[in-house]
Amino acid sequence: MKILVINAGSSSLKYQLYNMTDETVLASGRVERIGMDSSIVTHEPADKPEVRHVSEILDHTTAVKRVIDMLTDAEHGVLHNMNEIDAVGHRIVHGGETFKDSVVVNQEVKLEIKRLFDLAPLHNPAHMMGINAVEANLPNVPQVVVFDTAFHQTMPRTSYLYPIPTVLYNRHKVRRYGFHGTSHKYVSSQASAFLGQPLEQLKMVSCHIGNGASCTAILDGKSFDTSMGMTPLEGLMMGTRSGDLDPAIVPYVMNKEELTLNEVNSMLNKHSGMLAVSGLSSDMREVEQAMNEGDSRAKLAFDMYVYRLRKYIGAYAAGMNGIDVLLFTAGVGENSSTLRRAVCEGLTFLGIELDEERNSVRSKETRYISADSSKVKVLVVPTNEELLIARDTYELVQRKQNS
Ligand SMILES: Nc1ncnc2c1ncn2[C@@H]1O[C@H](COP(=O)(O)OP(=O)(O)O)[C@@H](O)[C@H]1O
Ligand SMILES: CC(=O)OP(=O)(O)O
Ligand SMILES: [Mg+2]
Repeated sequence: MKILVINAGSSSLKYQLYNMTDETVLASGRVERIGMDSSIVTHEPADKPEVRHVSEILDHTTAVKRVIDMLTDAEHGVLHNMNEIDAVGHRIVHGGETFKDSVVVNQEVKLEIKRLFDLAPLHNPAHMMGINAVEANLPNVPQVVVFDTAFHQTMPRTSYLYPIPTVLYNRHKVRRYGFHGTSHKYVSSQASAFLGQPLEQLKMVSCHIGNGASCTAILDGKSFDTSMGMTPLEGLMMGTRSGDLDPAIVPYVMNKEELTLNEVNSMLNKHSGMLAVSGLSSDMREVEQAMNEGDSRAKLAFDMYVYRLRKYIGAYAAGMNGIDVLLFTAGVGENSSTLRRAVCEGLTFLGIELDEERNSVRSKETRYISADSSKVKVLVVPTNEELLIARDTYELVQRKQNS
């Protein structure tokens, strides 16, 4: 079975084509700047050179058509024709309280995702465009949706409720949902397999540190608490997002600076975090480089980023009354030994001991970075959200075919 995995954003669409017989990636790529004057298509077949071209792609339907054309292209393609695509799996950021697991797309599922637009205005409308675009291009192919929020649906009320009037939860479903669930689920199960210990017996803190960043406490193999909230803005300091702040700052700044709701939202989501504090970049590589060259704002941004992450790890260790495993994943977590060292240096009170040599290894494999004598096992676990989406899609489509 061949499965196409799609992660549709408002102006981009990323894809990976899997052969599920051996879970190999046949091709991957992305369409960027959809709806803008010059869209960029990058297509990377597994055994052929990368192709990149610029053209005008006005909407997601055209983008999906272009992806299919690339996958079936005589020269750069990996399929003879589009009928070889057996199913499509989508990443959906917000599943609200409705979706506790991945599901096969039908009219009802689409309506529910639409109802959730309000809770994730930046993400869900774009995902819906992706689903509709696939429907238009591959009308008889089953589609499955995999939610970032699903893994966190096990959180207890003490973790997911906010201390505000209950009517806001009852009427508007204002609560913590949490995100990056597909990644936290994948890396925690990889870690348990690596350690040869059942997930249910490990108290874990999983740090997904990419452009968006979140930290999850995993207890009894389930999400117990997580740093992102009703939206992916709460929690850790991120590339361009503020993370936690005093909520009173919002009306105060709106008043002083005469900002609209959209403007303040954009300020906190797109113009804050590492970018704002460093005054330089949201990209950790650039911030680290500037810091090493003596830039004091970059150093402050890095130190704040580390401090805020360390506080969450400590809070979750307290929340679970212990921690057995600390793991790092995603762009920064997998690649920045400097960040990992800085975080762990302040956590020796928990029994965390880093092994400097192990920490400096660069690899795509799950690995220890703690010393053998460390009470807490510290791991780097490369994430693979797309693979988990492909697996869920495969399983649900097979189940449907057999029923
Ligand atoms: N070698 C590296 N050292 C430090 N940071 C890195 C390195 N490689 C990638 N990153 C950082 O990873 C982040 C992107 O992570 P990623 O998980 O790809 O993000 P997202 O999926 O949220 O866009 C960027 O801040 C980038 O600078
Ligand atoms: C939910 C979220 O923050 O996703 P990303 O890290 O892809 O921005
Ligand atoms: Mg990501």
